[in-house]
Amino acid sequence: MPHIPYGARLAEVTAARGRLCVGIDPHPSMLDAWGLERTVAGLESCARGMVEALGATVAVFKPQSALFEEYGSAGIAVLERTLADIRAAGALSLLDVKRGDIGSTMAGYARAYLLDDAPLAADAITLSPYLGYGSLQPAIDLAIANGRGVYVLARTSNPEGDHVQLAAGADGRPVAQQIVDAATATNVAAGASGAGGIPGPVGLVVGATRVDTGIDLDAFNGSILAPGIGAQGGKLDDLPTIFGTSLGNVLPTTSRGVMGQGPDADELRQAARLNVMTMG
Ligand SMILES: O=c1ccn([C@@H]2O[C@H](COP(=O)(O)O)[C@@H](O)[C@H]2O)c(=O)[nH]1
Repeated sequence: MPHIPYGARLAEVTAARGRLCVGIDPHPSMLDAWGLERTVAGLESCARGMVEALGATVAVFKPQSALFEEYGSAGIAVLERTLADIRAAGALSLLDVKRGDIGSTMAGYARAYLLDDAPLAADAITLSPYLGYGSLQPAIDLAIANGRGVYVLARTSNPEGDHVQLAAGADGRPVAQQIVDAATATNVAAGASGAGGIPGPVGLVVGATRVDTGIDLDAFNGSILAPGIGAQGGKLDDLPTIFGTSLGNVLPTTSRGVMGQGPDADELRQAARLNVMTMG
């Protein structure tokens, strides 16, 4: 059976549930706050507790791979179960794993996350273009073939990214703009229509922590993951100023901003609801 493209699946779930991506970042401090031990059992209660509380209402969950990996294979097993829970709840999973390597290795990472029968299969993953946007092609190809998506880091939420992302290339365009333009071209080649249409398979990561991103997203035809809201100081109210005409493509995400209200399920649901409402 042919796969439904990622952009169409994202459009459907966000139309039904609102446009919020809740991060699952089970930091040790978060386990403390939830009254859980800093163990694999604590990790599992926290991560799967998030999906149990919010799985029926939130459109997209973004587990942060690092915070599972730190527990070794047992932590990865919890990540597998969390991804399965997200799938069973009818939400989409966007695994924040920020992979990037030479093409031949990239193909391995792609098989790890973007094949239907991969134990860690996610609906989308984050990618780092530091080895060159073109090196990401194996992941982009597999994502398209399997109705999945990728989000390429363009303008990250942390201040340390500026010196790389705003550096000008030979034609004067900042590196981040080159990533935006390359992703736009990939989406056109994949059949995506213009900026306001169903998003193409290649998304971007653009932090919501600064009002002037220094890049032009007007022609971009994919989903824009906007982290940095809440704990990093970004505000939902600023999204229209930051993203302008691209606002309709923005998938705002917050992790500690929602998780910090746990472990009570009603408080978690209220925090997620408030985030969706503030976005309008
Ligand atoms: O530019 C980026 C890219 C990714 N992230 C990730 O998002 C969450 C943010 O967590 P908060 O608790 O909402 O601050 C985290 O997993 C980061 O690795 C980002 O913040 N900025």
